[in-house]
Amino acid sequence: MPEFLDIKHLDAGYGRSQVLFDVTLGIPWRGGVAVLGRNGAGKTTLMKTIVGELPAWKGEVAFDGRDISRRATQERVRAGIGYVPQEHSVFARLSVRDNLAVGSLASRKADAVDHVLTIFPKLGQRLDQPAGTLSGGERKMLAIGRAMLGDPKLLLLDEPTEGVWIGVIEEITERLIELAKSIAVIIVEQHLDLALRVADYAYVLDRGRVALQGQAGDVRGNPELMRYLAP
Ligand SMILES: Nc1ncnc2c1ncn2[C@@H]1O[C@H](COP(=O)(O)OP(=O)(O)OP(=O)(O)O)[C@@H](O)[C@H]1O
Repeated sequence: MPEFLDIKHLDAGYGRSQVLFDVTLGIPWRGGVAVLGRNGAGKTTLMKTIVGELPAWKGEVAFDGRDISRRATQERVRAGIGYVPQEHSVFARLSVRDNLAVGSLASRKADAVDHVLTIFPKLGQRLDQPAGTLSGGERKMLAIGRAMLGDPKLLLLDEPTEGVWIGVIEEITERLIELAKSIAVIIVEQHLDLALRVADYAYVLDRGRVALQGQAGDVRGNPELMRYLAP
């Protein structure tokens, strides 16, 4: 049976510099999948290629049974792909309320903002605060919340706990575990334990190729893993 997101033999990169080589991976319609690898392995490049910010040079990206490799980012988002990039994912000068209001324009559900505030109640206490003055953790919550407003069926998270105080990391992790029970979540994350708690399955990239993959528990215990994560 085809996967919900089915990537086959994908090559991609920037200008003439190839970053992804023959990447094949499948994501089920529900549950968490981790993409691991050392700095520069190609994790962000893979996320950008899935959402269409970068073109696929070769290969196929199929989502929900359709080839989306040549579709514009907006169309992919409309089809149900939500993306939380590593940086710049909130409007710093706008209040939390207005950030959510802008995001909800694309929403199909009238109660989408309320739903986000249920997931992240902390945001409800900060509605009038400019997003640029939020803590790192609150900003990530807002960025994830904004992506959730589009009611995604697949959520791509690029380092959702980067720059987040350790006390808040647990809170975000628990929400992601919860989200992955109802939608598909791809998580790129430096915190290995966290990533493998959210994910049921993991892919490890090494210099743009899938070097290792398997059930989260098996990957965690694989002696090869540290070789691919070491700087
Ligand atoms: N805009 C760009 N132009 C040219 N090369 C780029 C660009 N962005 C990234 N690269 C290069 O592509 C390679 C993969 O980068 P990518 O950001 O995908 O890695 P990553 O696994 O997400 O790393 P990190 O964990 O540091 O975020 C790196 O060698 C990087 O220098």
